[in-house]
Amino acid sequence: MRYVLGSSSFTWFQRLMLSPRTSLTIFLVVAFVSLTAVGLWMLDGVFAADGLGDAETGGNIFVPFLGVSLLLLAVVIAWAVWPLLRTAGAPADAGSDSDESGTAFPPRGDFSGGETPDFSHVELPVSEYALETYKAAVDHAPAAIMITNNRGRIEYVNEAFLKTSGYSRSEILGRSPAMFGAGHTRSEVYADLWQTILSGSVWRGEVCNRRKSGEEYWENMAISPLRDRFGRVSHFVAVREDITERKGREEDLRQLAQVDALTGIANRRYLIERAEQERRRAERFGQPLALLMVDIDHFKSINDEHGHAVGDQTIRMVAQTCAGSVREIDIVGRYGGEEFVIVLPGTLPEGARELADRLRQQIAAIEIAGADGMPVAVTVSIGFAGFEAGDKLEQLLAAADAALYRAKGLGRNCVVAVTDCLRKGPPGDVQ
Ligand SMILES: Nc1nc2c(ncn2[C@@H]2O[C@H](COP(=O)(O)OP(=O)(O)OP(=O)(O)O)[C@@H](O)[C@H]2O)c(=O)[nH]1
Repeated sequence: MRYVLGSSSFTWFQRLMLSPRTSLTIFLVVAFVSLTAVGLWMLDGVFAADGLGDAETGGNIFVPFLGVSLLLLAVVIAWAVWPLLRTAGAPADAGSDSDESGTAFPPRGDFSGGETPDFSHVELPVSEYALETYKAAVDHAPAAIMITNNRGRIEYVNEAFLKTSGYSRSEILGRSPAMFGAGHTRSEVYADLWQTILSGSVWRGEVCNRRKSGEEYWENMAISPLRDRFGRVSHFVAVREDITERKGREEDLRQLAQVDALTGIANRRYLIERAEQERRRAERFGQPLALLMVDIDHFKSINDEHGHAVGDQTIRMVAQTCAGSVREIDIVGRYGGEEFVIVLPGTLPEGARELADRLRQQIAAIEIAGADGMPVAVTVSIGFAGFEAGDKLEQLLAAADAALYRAKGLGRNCVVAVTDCLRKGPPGDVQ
C-alpha cells in the first residue's frame, strides 16, 4: 500500500472515496440493508398473519431485528467517519502516521535518547490516479529532474533532463552523475555539495556540465536529500536549470566592462584594477613588480597623413604585439588613445628593460600599408619603473610616465628606466 503525506489538497469527498475504510463501510451498509429487506420478506408470513405482530404476546420480532440492524449501522458509520473528523481538524501536514488498518508507522527523525516520537504527521492513502498525476507532473516538469540513490546511482531522470543532456534514459540510469561533469568545477564545490546534502540541507550552486554531443553547458542546481519513513536519507533529488544563455550574457557584460572595444585588450578601468591587485601582492609578499608605459610616436601624423582607419589599425597592431610578447600572468591594457601599460608581476627592472627593448624592436617591424599604399613607419617610446616599497599605484604609474616623457625627449623610439631624479620630478639621470 502506498501513502503520501499532507492531505490539504484533497476534498472531503475525495478522501471519502479514496479510503478503503469507506469502501468497506459502504459494503457493510448495503449488506445490512439487504439483510433487513430479506428479513422483512421472510417475516412476510408473520406480518400477513398478525399485522405488526402480536402485541399481547410480544411476538413482533421485526422491531428488535430492525433495532439491532440500525445500531450496527450506526457503529459502522461512526467507525468510518471518525478518522476523517480527526484529521479534518488537524493542519495539512499534521496527524498521525497510520496505514489503512490504523497501525502507526515508525515516525520520521531520530528518536534515540528516549525522545517521545512525533506522531503528528498523518499519511493518507493515495490512489493510483493521484500517483499517476504526481508522476506525470515530475516527468513533464519544465526543469530537469534527477533522482539518485544514496549509493550515488541515478534511478530516475525526467523528460527535460533527457532533452538537456542529450542522453537516452537507458544510457543514464544506474550510472553516476559524474558522467555529466565537464571537468571545470573545482573539487571544493563538490566537497561542499556532499557535505551540505549529507547533513540534510539543500545545496544550491552553478555547475558546468557536458552534453552527450560534447557541448558544455551551465546549470543552476538545487539538490536535496529525500528521507524514507524511518528518517534515513535514501535518495537525492536534483532540480537543474540550464543557464548557459544567462551565463553567456553575463560573460558578454563582463567583456564589455573589462575589454577595450578597439583592441580587445584590457580597458583602462580593468587595467588599473588588475595593476592595483598586483601592487598589493608585491607590497604584501615583498615581490618585485615592474610597469611599462608604451606610447606610439608621432601618432597624430599617422592619423593626419593616412586617416583614422589606418590610425586605428596601427593601435590594434601595437596592442596585439604587446599582448603577444608577454607571459600569461602579465597584464596589458590600453591606458589612453595611443598609450599602453604593461604590468609585469615578479619582474625586476632588468627583466623589464629586456622585454621593453624586444617590444620596441618588434613594433618597429610592424608592417602597415598607408593611404598611399606605402608602408607606415610605426615606432614607440617606452618608459618603465620598478615597484618600490610603499609606492601607491599612482606613484608607480607616474614614475613610468616620467621615464616615457624622457624617452620622447631623447628623440623617441627608445626605452628609458625611471631614476630617483625622475621619480622626484626635476629632469635628471637618463639610462
Ligand atoms: N585613429 C585614432 N586616433 C586616436 C585614438 N585615440 C587618440 N587618437 C589620436 O592620437 C593622437 C595623439 O597625439 P599626441 O598626443 O599629440 O601624440 P603623438 O602625435 O603620438 O606625439 P608623441 O606622442 O609626442 O610622439 C591624437 O591626434 C588623437 O586624436 C584612436 O582611438 N584612434
